[in-house]
Amino acid sequence: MTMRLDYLSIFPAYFDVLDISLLGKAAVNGLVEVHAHDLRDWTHDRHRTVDDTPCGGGAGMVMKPDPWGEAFDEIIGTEPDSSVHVIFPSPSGAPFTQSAAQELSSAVRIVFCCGRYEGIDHRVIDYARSMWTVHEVSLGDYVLNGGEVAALAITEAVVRLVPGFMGNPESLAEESFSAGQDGLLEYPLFTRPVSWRGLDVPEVLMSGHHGRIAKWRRDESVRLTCERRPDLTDSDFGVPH
Ligand SMILES: NC(=O)c1ccno1
Repeated sequence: MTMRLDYLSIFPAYFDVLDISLLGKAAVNGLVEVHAHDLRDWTHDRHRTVDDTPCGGGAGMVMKPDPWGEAFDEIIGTEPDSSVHVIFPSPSGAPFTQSAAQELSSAVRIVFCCGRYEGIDHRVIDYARSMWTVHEVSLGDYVLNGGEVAALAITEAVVRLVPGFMGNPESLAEESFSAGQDGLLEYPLFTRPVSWRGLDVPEVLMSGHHGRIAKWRRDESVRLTCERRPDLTDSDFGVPH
């Protein structure tokens, strides 16, 4: 199954980077198909206008609905289809999580709508909801200049989970937030040399004792999660001794 990814933006060149590295390899291997579109291609005036002043007043400009609607008609179609996932990155969206990435990794089509200015006329989102499966998501509590960088981050989080993408799928099992880690943060990692600038690899990791190594790693994951992400812990994890 090939996952088709579409990006609607007034800066489609942001997505040229998807030809690089693993994502480029995934495209070559037919795992994903990437299409970036310039929203201005669906304007009809000399200035290729995509924005206008906000109704009700206020600072800045709002993206007009017409170009989005015409782009949807051409790129996605005019028939409802819940298998199409339409993502609007936005500071006012729901937190984007690893579980959301996991769910999206089985999608056949994902369309990213990258807003600029103060945002997109809300009727565009309402229309999309009437037609497809819509996700308004945020990467975190901060504001970017547009949705493009968030779309790239979400793309990477999703595509790396597509079956066949990662050379060694087992490496996914022990990452932060993975089910294999009970949703905990990943433990600290070390490699050779054993001693580096007066800093040594923890002895337990060199012991060859798999049980002790597993316990150390679990304890470290619980410790880090309790310290940095108490919101992810619950009474089951407890406080490591
Ligand atoms: N926080 C975000 O995900 C975001 C998307 C666009 N601007 O901010």
